[in-house]
Amino acid sequence: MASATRTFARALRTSARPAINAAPRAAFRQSARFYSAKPTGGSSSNGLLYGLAGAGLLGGGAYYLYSNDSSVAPKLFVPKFEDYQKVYNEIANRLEEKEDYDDGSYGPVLVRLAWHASGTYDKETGTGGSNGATMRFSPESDHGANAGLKAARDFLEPVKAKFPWITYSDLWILAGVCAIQEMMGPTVPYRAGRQDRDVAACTPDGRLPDAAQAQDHLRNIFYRMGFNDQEIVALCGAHALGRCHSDRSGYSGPWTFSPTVLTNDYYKLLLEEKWQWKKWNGPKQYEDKKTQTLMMLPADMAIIQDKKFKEWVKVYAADNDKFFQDFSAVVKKLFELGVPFKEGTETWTFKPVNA
Ligand code: HEM
Repeated sequence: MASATRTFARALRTSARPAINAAPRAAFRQSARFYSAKPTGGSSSNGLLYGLAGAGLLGGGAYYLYSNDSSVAPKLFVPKFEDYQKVYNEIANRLEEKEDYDDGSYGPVLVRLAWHASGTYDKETGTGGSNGATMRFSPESDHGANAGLKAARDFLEPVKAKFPWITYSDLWILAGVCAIQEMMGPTVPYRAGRQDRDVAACTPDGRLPDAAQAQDHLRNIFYRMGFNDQEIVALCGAHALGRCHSDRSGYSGPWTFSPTVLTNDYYKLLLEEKWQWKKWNGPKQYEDKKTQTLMMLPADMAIIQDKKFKEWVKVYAADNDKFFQDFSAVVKKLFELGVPFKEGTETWTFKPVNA
């Protein structure tokens, strides 16, 4: 989109932000390395094809590789940390290449895809969540809340084609992790092992939050997933990224001035700016009084209208490191909702590529 915005975002990515964030980020990475599994062994395809038929039967991320030569017996391929890092690198490089989109990055829409894949979880019934990638199918792909996410799914198709052994559900979440890290966000630990499910596992419409509603609704929706008030506010900080599109949600505009760099600006702006109703023909949303270029949804405004939520907004507005630590933890929890990981599944942290 606007090249000036892109240049500004890139300048932020490459100069000002690293200067501000470098030390805490490095320290955070250092401590996060505690979780990191050492890459073990190598995997080579040796001209073998990935046999996806085996994936479901074997479960837990093991795959048969079939040769073009029928006299060669199928080989068992168990992807390791370094194989997932290769997928991460591919996504990161595509993010850098495909900058002619929105504010200069597919990053925000990848985060939204991973969140909408996960946020369907219902802790009572154990249904929904990031295990399944059922948004590939109608009716879930057609749910109003998912409008526009085809852009993110299509962005990832060439990655899936290059690494066919990865499930869509692991890929979408890995892309969310990658996008957060590559947009200067914190390290987000990751576990692999999600299995794709078929259309029968699609969740009913209405499980994701409605932007027109306020705190009671937010609590209903996020408590259903198993989150508390602090976690709800930490998750909302993702709205530092990206924008609303009138042809998707009906709302319009970005929340912050740097929508491709993760910061705690969302909280600062909520507290420091004066917000007024935007006068337009679209759905009710707020605009900042000063520049009238930023927006807040009624659901965003609810987190400063509610006393308990507001306490956490203040904490995160005052301390970017605290926000990054809590955001990393709560996003990991979100991205793992409903996933029956095998016992002993390793937690990995990926090395950023361009951040
Ligand atoms: C609190 C309840 C939430 C509501 C009501 C809400 C609503 C929305 C709406 C209406 C949009 C605009 C979609 C468009 O027009 O393209 C949006 C975008 C976005 N949301 Fe949320 N959201 C919520 C929570 C979250 C959470 C928990 C995350 C991630 C952890 C998240 C991440 C994003 C991102 C990154 C975008 C920008 C997408 C883009 O630029 O294409 N949101 N959200």
